[in-house]
Amino acid sequence: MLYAVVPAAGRGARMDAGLPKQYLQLGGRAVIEHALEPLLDYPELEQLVVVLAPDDQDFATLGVAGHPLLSTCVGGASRADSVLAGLNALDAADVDDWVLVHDAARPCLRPDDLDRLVRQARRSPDGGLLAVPARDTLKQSQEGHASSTLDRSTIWQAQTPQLFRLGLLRQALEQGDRMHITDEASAIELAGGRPRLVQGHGDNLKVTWLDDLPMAEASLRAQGRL
Ligand SMILES: Nc1ccn([C@@H]2O[C@H](COP(=O)(O)OP(=O)(O)OP(=O)(O)O)[C@@H](O)[C@H]2O)c(=O)n1
Ligand SMILES: C[C@](O)(CO)[C@H](O)COP(=O)(O)O
Repeated sequence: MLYAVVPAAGRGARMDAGLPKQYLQLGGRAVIEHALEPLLDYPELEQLVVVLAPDDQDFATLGVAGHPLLSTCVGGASRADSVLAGLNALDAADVDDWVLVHDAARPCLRPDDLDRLVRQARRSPDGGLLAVPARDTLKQSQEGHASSTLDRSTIWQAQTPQLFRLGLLRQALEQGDRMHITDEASAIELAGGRPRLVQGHGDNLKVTWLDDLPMAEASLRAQGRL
């Protein structure tokens, strides 16, 4: 069976927009509503847990909050703490069930990419993640100057969703250094696993800085979602 956890307990410190970036408006709806849409529309999904900050007052005001597949729980100090809290809130799930983890701040996920991830990652024992190969020439920097050019042929940029078996991911997060784990795949890697890289699209961006918002809006328009 297929479940999902959406960590949404971050403060958006880099954006510094006065409210957490997942609640900023994008074409008339909150960023998190766009992020949730393809997951909630995925036919096989059994349950989705949104992980909120302890003082969150915004999520309950959104139209999506009453969706029958959706429940919430309280997150922690790091993204990995929040994801672990979300996994522990999947009440009916079994250790062998699959769990998608998707950032609340990634509003432009394409339904086709989600479907390809689910199909391909479920064929890998260690799950998988959407990612894109490095596009530009990569430089090693030393004190502001380029000291060498790196081999980009083996470099991919990690996105979400990421898909793993519940038991494997929970164990990897419980045993890992959660203050320094930036994505689920790295917890699995540290535990010896090799998650499959499933190629997605570069416009599945994580809203991080203010100028990401117009790019996200353009991507949603191009997809016909606005
Ligand atoms: N303690 C945390 C930190 C982050 N997140 C979530 O993890 C996702 C990706 O994290 P990031 O982009 O780093 O979000 P923020 O922590 O909000 O941003 P910043 O680092 O700029 O403060 C976001 O959906 C964010 O809400 C979370 O659930 N719990
Ligand atoms: C999980 C993630 O979105 C993959 O790119 C990312 O790791 C989130 O945190 P970041 O520290 O902003 O990269």
